[in-house]
Amino acid sequence: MRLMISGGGTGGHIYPALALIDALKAHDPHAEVQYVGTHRGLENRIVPERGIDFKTIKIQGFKRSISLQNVKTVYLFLKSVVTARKYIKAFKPDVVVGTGGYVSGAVVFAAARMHIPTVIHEQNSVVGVTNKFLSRYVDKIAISFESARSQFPADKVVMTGNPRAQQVAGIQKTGALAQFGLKPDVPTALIFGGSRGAARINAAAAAAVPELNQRDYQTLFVTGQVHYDKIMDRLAATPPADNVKIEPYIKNMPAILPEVAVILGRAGATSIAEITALGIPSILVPSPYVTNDHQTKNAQSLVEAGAAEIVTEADLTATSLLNVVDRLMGSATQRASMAEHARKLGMPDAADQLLAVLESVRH
Ligand SMILES: CC(=O)N[C@H]1[C@@H](OP(=O)(O)OP(=O)(O)OC[C@H]2O[C@@H](n3ccc(=O)[nH]c3=O)[C@H](O)[C@@H]2O)O[C@H](CO)[C@@H](O)[C@@H]1O
Repeated sequence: MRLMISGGGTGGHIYPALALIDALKAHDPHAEVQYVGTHRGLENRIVPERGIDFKTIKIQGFKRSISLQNVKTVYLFLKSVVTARKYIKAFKPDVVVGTGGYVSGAVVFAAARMHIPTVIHEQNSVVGVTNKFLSRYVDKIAISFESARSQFPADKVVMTGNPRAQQVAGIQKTGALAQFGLKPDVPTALIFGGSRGAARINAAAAAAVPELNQRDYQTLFVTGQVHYDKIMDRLAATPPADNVKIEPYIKNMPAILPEVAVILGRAGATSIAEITALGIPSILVPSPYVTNDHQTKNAQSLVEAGAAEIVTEADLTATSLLNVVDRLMGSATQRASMAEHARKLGMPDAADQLLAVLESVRH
C-alpha cells in the first residue's frame, strides 16, 4: 500500500499517525509512506527522526474573531491545497489519511477532490474543527469514542479506537525508568501536561517538589520542552532529591508507561488511549482551553468507569496535587481497582481495525 498520512500540531494528532504507520509496516513490509505536516508543529521534530519521508506545508488556524488574519488563513489554506496536490501527484498514494490538525485539512481535502480514497481518524469524543470540515468529503471516518458518532454522517463512521492503544498495549517492563536515575522497583508517579506541557500543572508540581522529595515513592515530572528552563530556574533554591526527576520531554513514552503506578496529567485523547490500553490509574486535569471542553468529556468516560479521578485546573494547587497523588500512591488496592477498570476501556487492536478501514476504501 502507498499511504499518505497527515496530522499535525500536537502529539495527540501525530502519535496515532505514527502508530498506524508501524502497524501498516508490520503487515506489509513493502508499504510506502509519506507524512505531510507543518514545519512549525511537533511533527517536524518527531517524524523525520523516525526515518519517515516527511513533507511540509505552511498553514495556520482560524482566529475565532473576524480579523485580517483570517483572510491570510484562507489564502494559506488555498495555497496549501495546491501544494498538497503537488505532493499527491508525485507520491501517488492508494489512500490518504488525516489524523487532525489544520494541515490534514488541506491534504485530505485535496486528495478527496482528486478522487483518491480518504479516511480521517478522530481521537476525541468531541469532534475537531478540521475533521468536522473534512467529514463531508471523505470516504470513511474512524472514531475512538462512541460519543463522536452522532457528530458525523452516520454511513461513514466506523469505531476503531486510537491506533496508539495497540502500539503500547502489552509492552512489558524493561527497567526503562533507570535511564532517568529512578529505581525500577519503587512505585513511580508520572506528572505531565500532554505533549506540550501545561503551565498550571507545572506550577503545582514545581511547588510540590519539596514535599515530593520526602516521599517514599518516586516522581517523574515532565514539564514540556518550552517550560523546562523556567521550571528549573524556579527550583534552583529547592532542587529535586534523588527520588524526583524532572525532564523536558520523554521521547519513548511507550517504554516508560508500563513502569508507572499513577499518572497525573491532561485528558488528551491519545493519552487516554494509552492509559486504558495499559490499565494505568490516573488523575486527570482536563485542559479548559480546548474546543468545547472536550478533555472534560474525555476524562468523564474514565471517571464514570471507576478508572480515573478528575481534578479541575481551578482546583489544582500543590496541596491538592499532593493530597490526591499521596492517596493513590499509598493504596495499592485502589490502584489495582482503577487499573482493572481502565483496562476494560482499552482498545488494544485499534491499529488493525483502522488498517481494515483503509483496505476497505482502496480502489
Ligand atoms: C491542548 C490541546 O490541544 N490538546 C489536544 C491534543 O493534546 P496532546 O497533543 O497533549 O495529546 P494527547 O494528550 O492526546 O497525547 C499526547 C501524546 O504525546 C505523548 N508524549 C507526551 C509527553 C512526552 O513527554 N512525551 C510523549 O511522547 C504521549 O505519550 C501521547 O502519545 O491532542 C489531543 C488528541 O487529539 C486532544 O485530545 C487534546 O485536547
